[in-house]
Amino acid sequence: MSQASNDLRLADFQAIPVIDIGDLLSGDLNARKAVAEQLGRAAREVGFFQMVGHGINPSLRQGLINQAKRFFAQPTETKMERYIGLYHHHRGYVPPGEESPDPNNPDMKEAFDLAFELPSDDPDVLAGTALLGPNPWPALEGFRQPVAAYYDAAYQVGRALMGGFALALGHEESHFLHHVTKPPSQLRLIHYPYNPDAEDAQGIGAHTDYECFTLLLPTAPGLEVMNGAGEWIDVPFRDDALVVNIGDMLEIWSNGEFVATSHRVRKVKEERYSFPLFFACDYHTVVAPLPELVKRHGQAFYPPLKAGDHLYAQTIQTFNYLRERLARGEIALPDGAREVGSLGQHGKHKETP
Ligand SMILES: O=C(O)CCC(=O)C(=O)O
Ligand SMILES: [Fe+2]
Repeated sequence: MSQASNDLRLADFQAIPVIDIGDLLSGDLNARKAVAEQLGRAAREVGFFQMVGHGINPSLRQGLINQAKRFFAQPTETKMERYIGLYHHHRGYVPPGEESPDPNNPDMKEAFDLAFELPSDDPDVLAGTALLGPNPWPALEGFRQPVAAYYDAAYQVGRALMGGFALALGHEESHFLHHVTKPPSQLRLIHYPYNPDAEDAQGIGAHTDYECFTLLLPTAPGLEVMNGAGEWIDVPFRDDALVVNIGDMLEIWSNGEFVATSHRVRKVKEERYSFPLFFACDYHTVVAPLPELVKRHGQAFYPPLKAGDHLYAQTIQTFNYLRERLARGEIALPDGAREVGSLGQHGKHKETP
């Protein structure tokens, strides 16, 4: 297999498959394997799918959306009380313009970032491991419970998917889950404001996600994904589905069989919220192509990478407050950090000018 054949395989997808994962959550092993086969096909041929039958109660979805609306409706000074630049483990409020894969083209969105809750006396937190720690919950009565409840429900579906992806790669369901005990899995509450100039505006720039995979809850259309021919394909909005896409870590583990598909948000003509949960493995996990796939493909297409370092390195390169800390010498890029956008079709198209 080569990068070129990879592109050809993805070239003709024009739509995003829909997969009912109900049997993965409650079926017997054969039923789970049947879902896993569909997951594997989508991961190899598209890198994206719409997941239905996930069992997340619509009231949890609505609770999350309601709390996000309340949070973002607050005055800027109140939101800035939880400014992400006040913390050392990358949590909190991200104002418009703070984040962008391309520093000359900032995203027009705001966000509130939280992640897997770890107490401040956890050994990895005490050791100062980047990205780990407690969440700086806003002082907004009634916010925490519904947001945390959504996190927990989506995280459990993520664990089932992780098992399904392992099956799809010929392993036991527990294979990758051994590496998921206190992952830096982030839930972002994102607000794309109404923008009358939407045709030309960028909601969020083209990128791949840095973790294993992402479960995304959007409230409106706007998400586009890049096929192997470099065309942007719309992800239709469905309020019963979560959008799932492969991230960098599963691309590496699968030696490129699964593709971290580039995506972006455009055409934000209406106010839009979205809630990605980036399903990660533990910070210290060294992710390398599975040996049997290296053998089958004749070579490893990726060097090994420490999962948390990759996530932290990409984050440093895309947030202003971290770029500034880097420039002041307060933090350093982890060893072997990859350039932003070096994986997925976006990376491949970059390689061929
Ligand atoms: O808002 C969306 O639909 C996608 C957001 C996204 O791709 C991301 O935050 O990585
Ligand atoms: Fe993304």
